[in-house]
Parts: sequence; structure tokens; C-alpha cells
Amino acid sequence: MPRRRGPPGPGGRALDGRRAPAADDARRPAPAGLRPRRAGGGARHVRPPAPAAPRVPRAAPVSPRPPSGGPDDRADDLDDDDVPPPGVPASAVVTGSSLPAVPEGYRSGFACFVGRPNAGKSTLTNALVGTKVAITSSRPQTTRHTVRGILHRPQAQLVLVDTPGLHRPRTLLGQRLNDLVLATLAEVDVIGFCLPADQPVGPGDRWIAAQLQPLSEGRRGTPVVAVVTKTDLVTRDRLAQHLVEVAELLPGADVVPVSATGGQQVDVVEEVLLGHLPEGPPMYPDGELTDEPEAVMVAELVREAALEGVRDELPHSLAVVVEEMGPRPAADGGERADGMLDVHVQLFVERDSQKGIVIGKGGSRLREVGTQARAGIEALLGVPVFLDLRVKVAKDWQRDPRKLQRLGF
Ligand SMILES: Nc1nc2c(ncn2[C@@H]2O[C@H](COP(=O)(O)OP(=O)(O)OP(=O)(O)O)[C@@H](O)[C@H]2O)c(=O)[nH]1
Repeated sequence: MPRRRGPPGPGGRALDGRRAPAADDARRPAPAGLRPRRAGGGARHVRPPAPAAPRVPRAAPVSPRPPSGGPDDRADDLDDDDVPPPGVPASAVVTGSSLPAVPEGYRSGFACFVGRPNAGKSTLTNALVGTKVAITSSRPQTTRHTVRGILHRPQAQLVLVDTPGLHRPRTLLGQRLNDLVLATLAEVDVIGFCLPADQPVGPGDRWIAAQLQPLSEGRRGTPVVAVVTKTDLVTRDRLAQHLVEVAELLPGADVVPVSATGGQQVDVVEEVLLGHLPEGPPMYPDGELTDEPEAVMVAELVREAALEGVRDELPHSLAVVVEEMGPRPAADGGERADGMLDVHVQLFVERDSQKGIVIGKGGSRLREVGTQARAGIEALLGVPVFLDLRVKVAKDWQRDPRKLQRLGF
């Protein structure tokens, strides 16, 4: 049976299905490594331009399996056949022949949000982009890979890189996520250090500040902006005190208080970040809001739904992989008029007891997760979706290098 791929990618669609106006050129950046190649010349980037190539599949190649409607309650361990190869396909650049003129003084570049888990980085990323490109939850360490959201302004383009929360790692996964963040920080033009106003500046923040110091003082001299998040949760007095603590932690840095959920000062964060970008042409086509592969976005929507209402260690133990995504054939083997997609998703947990929680009594919880996730996926893809969720145990995957690799970390 041939492997199937996902539907053609809807470049620029966000997790809530919103899509900016279509781009009039066909440039696509490459997500491998932080820097995409610049469409308009590439002078600022080290990598040589890739040969022009067709759009890459946005769904990970996956192992075929028969469609099925219900949860799989077998307690299997992860093995070579269980997980498809790591899910983020390398993209490629397609260079447009007629690029629009870039206004004089146009700026473009990367900003990265960094901070402790749960500091509000993803929520702020979504607020700045104006749509949902990253999943959020009240559970710490929700973000597990770097997510790019793209802001298009008449005089500038800002690529926001939302990173996993920096923390003292307790597992190999935690270590890998920290390494990913530190590698990202070394490449961006400006760093937004998020410090939630409702929590005192603590040892975790001081540790992050120490990681940032060599970057801001090094050859690149990357500017650090202190972004005090969740200001709606504290009184004015508490906020004033917090701002003083932050200014002491990061002497000389711009400090911007913001409430992403309340929409207060989001424009100021944007203005300050844009002010630190170098001059240069846009890197992404107009209208592109994210370069997340579709299969990753689908898996993230399922994980976001599954995170609802679970406690303790379970959020950390949950991993989600899209195994297969493809059009459901009509009865005669041709194409269905409604374009329905079959989407097969595997949820991994670390222990049998966790599996029971995720599935729920008689499969009730998994059904709820499926209903919520399906709504999000249908909004994203714009077609009806048959969503097949299965739960498996991949014992201690967060600490197992082989399993981590199979899960894309
Ligand atoms: N009241 C309030 N809540 C916020 C604000 N920003 C984020 N939150 C909440 O804080 C929680 C964590 O937000 P995220 O954006 O997921 O935090 P994060 O820093 O990306 O978290 P990790 O992925 O764990 O690193 C969520 O429940 C958000 O709704 C804000 O401005 N005000």
C-alpha cells in the first residue's frame, strides 16, 4: 500500500483557520534552522539558496493503517513501527520571478520570546500575529518546538519565534528543549524576555538572565527587551514594584508591561521589537502567518485539547503524532465532493495509568478530546475531518533518546 500524504498545504493558515490575503508571489522560506533564505537576495544569510523546488508535503510521511473509529486500548510500547519518522519535513524555497518592490527603509528580522514555562509567551505571540499560531494552556511547558508567527507591516516584517519555556531540566526532553531555545537565541535579532507580573522575579528568571548576558554583550550584541506579561492580574502597586525588580535584573533593557489577553500594550511590544530589526527585505510572502507544517499544527490541536483538565505529570507525558492524513475516497474510489479528510493521530503517554485517564470511562474523555480537536482541525483545513485518535504507552519516552527521536525531538 503506498504511503499517503496530507492535502496540499494552505500556506499562511493559522491554527484558528484564519488566512491572510493570498500572496502574489510564490516564495517560501525554509524552516530548517532558524533563518529562512531571503527571497529578495539573501545577502544577510549564510546558507546558499536551495534550488527551486516544488512545495514540500506539509504532512509527515506516514505508515498506512486502516481507518478505525474508536480508541485503541492496547498497551503497546513504542517500537520502530509505531511512530513515523520525525514529523517536521524540511521545506524548500520557491523563488518568485517578479518580487514586489521593497519600500525604502524596510526592516525585517527575527524576535524570540523566552521565559519560564507558563510566562505567557505563546499567548503574546498569538496576540501580536493577530491569530492563533501557537497552542496555549495553563500547564507549564506546553510549547515543545519553536513556532514562528509572522507579522506583516507596511514598513517591516517581524518573524516571531515562540520557544519552549526555559527551565531546569529533569528529563532528556527538557534538556533538548532548553538546547533548542539556546540555539534559537543565538540567531535572532532581538530577544523578548517574558516575566509574568503575577510572579516575583525568581531564581528561574535570574538563570535565564545569566544565559542571555553573553548574547547581549557578545559580538552580535543582541538586544534584550524585558516584557512584563499578564499585567491584568496584578494591582498597579504590585506592577510598579515588579517593574523595579525587572529593571534591576536587566539593567539598561527596555521594559514593556503588557496584557496579551486584555490586549493592553501589545502594540507597544510590537513597536519596540520592530525598532530593533535591521534593514532588509521581507523573508516571507505577504499573507504568510506561520510556516508550521500542517501535520504539526494538527498534532498540536489534538495535544491542546488533550491537555484540558489533566493534572500532575500527565501534561508532560503526553506526545502527539499525526500518523496519516489523506483524502477519504468516495465509494467508487474517486474523490469525494466534500473533500473529507481521514486523519489518524497517535497519542503517547508514559504509563498505563495515564492511558486510562486520557481515554476515560468507556472512552468518554477521548471522545471529548476528539470533538474539540476536530472542530479546530476543520477550521484550520476548511474541510470535514474524520479524526481517529489512538492512545499508546511509550514507557518513559521523555528520558529515552531513541523514543525521543522517533517522536521528533
Ligand atoms: N490573565 C492573563 N493570562 C495570561 C496572559 N497571557 C497568558 N496568560 C495565560 O497564562 C497561561 C500560560 O500561557 P502560555 O502563553 O501558554 O505560556 P507559555 O509561556 O507559552 O508557556 P510554555 O509553553 O509552558 O512555555 C495560559 O493559561 C494563558 O491563558 C495575560 O496577559 N493575562
